Amino acid sequence: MPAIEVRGVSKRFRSRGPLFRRRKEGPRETVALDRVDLEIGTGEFVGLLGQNGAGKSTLIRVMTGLMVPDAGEVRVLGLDPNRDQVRNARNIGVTFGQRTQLWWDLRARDSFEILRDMYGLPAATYTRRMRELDDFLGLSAFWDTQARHLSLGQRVRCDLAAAVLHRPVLLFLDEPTIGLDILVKDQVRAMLADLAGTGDHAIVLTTHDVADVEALCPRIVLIDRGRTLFDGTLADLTGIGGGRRTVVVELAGGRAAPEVRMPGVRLLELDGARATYALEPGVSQARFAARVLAADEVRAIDFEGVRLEDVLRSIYAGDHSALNAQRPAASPAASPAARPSAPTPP
Ligand SMILES: Nc1ncnc2c1ncn2[C@@H]1O[C@H](COP(=O)(O)OP(=O)(O)OP(=O)(O)O)[C@@H](O)[C@H]1O
Repeated sequence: MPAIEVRGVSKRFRSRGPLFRRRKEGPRETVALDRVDLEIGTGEFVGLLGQNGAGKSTLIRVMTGLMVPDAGEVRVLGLDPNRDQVRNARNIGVTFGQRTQLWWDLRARDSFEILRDMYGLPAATYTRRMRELDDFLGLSAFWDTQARHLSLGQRVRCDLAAAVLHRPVLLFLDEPTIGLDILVKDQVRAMLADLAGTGDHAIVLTTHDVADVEALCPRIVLIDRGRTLFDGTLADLTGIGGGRRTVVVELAGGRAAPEVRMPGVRLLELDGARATYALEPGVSQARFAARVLAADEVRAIDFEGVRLEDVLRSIYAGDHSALNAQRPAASPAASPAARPSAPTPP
């Protein structure tokens, strides 16, 4: 039995809109999810990606039982997550990056103890798990602080610990690293990789941070306007770049990077003295380098492989051509074997 089964799930929102529009246009309808199918097995670590407003959080809400779909069916370890909320709560752990499940006026430690009692954890198990979580997330430095006084990074770490304390089979993480500094992100990723390494959990991660996905998620589900645009391996998705490489050029003296007019070369990003170009397959790196070196004094030229960020950028910009060409091989619905089963820690 898959850990999560989503069959033909749709969800629409009706909003009344501003008064001056309401009279003219009537209520507006947004299709947040449109006949979504998804199956996730225990041991999988899935990155749920998509542009702002694509429907990711709605899908997470439906899968966690916080929201009832208009059509379709959801089963989480065989349970209807909305009808069976109490039993379902024992199986799942959830974090929402912007919100907390800690009791605002209590110390973080008190929230953990309440959760310990709610889940009926034996004292020894609780102590061992808190020690393990403390090793990864450095919680003891601030777990005597009232939740309302925790910094964002401290609060997110406590929320993550609270979500996994009862060792749920399923973990839904909505933007768990949003607003975190590099070191705290590393701590969170290390903890998640360790959890994934056990193979005992199904983890769904929603994030706009591609580095999280590259580090943690062997499988990607890409949502676009409420529909599944891609479901396959991270390697399949980056392969969609078709061998397109990325080059970062940095000029000496902080001068703006040059515009390189060459067939198959496109400027992707300009950030002061650093410019990132995309090189289509077949473009000679040596010719590109010669052009750049002739244009100005260069501090560094860094040729990189295909970046997930670039692939997503072109898909989000509406270029689905490579995706459509890839779809039959990449879709686990067509070929379940294409899906990776074991997560690989970074
Ligand atoms: N409660 C609601 N009422 C009305 N519309 C809603 C509601 N919740 C979500 N929507 C709409 O449904 C669509 C999907 O929203 P959702 O929050 O699932 O997107 P998302 O992919 O999580 O986006 P983001 O990356 O910005 O968090 C959006 O157009 C959003 O405006």
